[in-house]
Amino acid sequence: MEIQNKKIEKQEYLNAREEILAAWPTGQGVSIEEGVKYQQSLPESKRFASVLNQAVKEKKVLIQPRAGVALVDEHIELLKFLEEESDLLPTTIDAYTRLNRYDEAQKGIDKSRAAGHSLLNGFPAVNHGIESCRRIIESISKPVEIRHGTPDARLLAEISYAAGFNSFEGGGISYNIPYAKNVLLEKSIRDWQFIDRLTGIYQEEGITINREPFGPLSGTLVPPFVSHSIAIIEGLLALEQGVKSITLGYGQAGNMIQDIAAMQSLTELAHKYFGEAGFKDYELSTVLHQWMGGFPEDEARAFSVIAWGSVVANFAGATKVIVKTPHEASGIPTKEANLQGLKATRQMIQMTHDQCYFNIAELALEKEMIHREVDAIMAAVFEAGKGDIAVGAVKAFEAGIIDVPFAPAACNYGKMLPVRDNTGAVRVFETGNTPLPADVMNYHKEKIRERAAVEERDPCFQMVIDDIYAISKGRLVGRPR
Ligand SMILES: CC[C@H]1O[C@@H](n2cnc3c(N)ncnc32)[C@H](O)[C@@H]1O
Repeated sequence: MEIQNKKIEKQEYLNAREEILAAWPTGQGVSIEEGVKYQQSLPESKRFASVLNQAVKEKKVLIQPRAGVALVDEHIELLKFLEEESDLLPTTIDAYTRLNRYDEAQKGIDKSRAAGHSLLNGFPAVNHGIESCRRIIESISKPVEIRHGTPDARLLAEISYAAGFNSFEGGGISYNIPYAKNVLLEKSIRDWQFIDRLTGIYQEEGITINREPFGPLSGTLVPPFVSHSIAIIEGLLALEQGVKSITLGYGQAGNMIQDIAAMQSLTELAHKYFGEAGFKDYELSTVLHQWMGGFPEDEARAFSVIAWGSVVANFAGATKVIVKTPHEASGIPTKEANLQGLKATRQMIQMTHDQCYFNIAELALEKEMIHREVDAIMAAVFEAGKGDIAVGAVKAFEAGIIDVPFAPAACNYGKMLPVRDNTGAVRVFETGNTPLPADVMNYHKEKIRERAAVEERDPCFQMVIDDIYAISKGRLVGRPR
């Protein structure tokens, strides 16, 4: 499949959408014009991009949960229960819908109705269709985002946009590599170019729909340069298709200086690469995902992890933070647990928001390293694609130039190995084929050697294993004893 980073002609999109809409009966008759009209009818207070822009201006940190259950009335009840404590709301989509298995999603709906409670791990928006989804938008006073993990979300986007959701998470790389096993990168990038083109069509009608590439990826020891490179590539692909409102994300890794450096450099690097590509008229915001790794079972310990992620989001100056719950280790949270996570986050942000952001030499050095790493990756990606970022992305994964640690996708190279240093910052233990400059690689090695000396062991793979289990054992760095 030939792909290229070129704006899809509107007519080409319109010709292709009939097949997209035919994938499930609720797609029949979905009209962009009618969807635009409905979006136009919404008040500013229900426009995701407007709320984000206001927060960027006021340097506020917005808080947003994840939430989704099988049936419409229960989902509305859940969001109403959470909306007072949230600045922005989600609709987390179920796993069957993410795999385009709408027949299974339908069975889940039927069984949930019979059981009287949700038997799906999210909201099956495609099966419910536009009218039912609009009941959510009508019932909730704040903007609502579709959060999911769908390599092919073209039908989900058509229905969600027409139903009044005006923020949509995901991307052709970030919803493939961590979420799929055998989906061709060319296909998922192409499918998401169509989603971004639909977003661009709504934009041409004056409806801004926010797009949020999925920052955390595998959520396991992902070095900032890896997630930033993918975030920037997906941002560039979206801008090319006419997207205007972009939120780039990053998953908290645990060392505060590194996480703050990551968030600040993400904004700097996005402006750099978007500007170099000739884009000026875009709205950029950032999102920090609270700790995406293994959570402690104990709810009191879980609240510490949630609070930690709140402080970091605040000091990093993130536009929004995605909130975890004390049920993270056990599964889908109750609405009460979800609300508790929001309250703990709100309290911590309010307690620390007026304090200055860090601005120390260590932070400057960490940011410089991330800039150098991302520049090295992006240069290699542009070279691999002979200037085309879409082609370059595919070739970069084939060559291991971009390599996401612990990702399931077959198209991921899987040779780069991260490990924490003595302060818990994520460093590169094995470069694989990532083209990091030698002096930057030496910086990583030196930082790892510091930890090895403290732990009286050589740098070793066991450190990586220890780090993966550390937080669920109440630590950040996986110490040997
Ligand atoms: C990206 C993975 C994250 O999404 C969370 N998640 C997935 N489905 C739901 C759900 N239905 N309600 C609340 N949180 C959810 C999960 O707990 C994990 O923190």
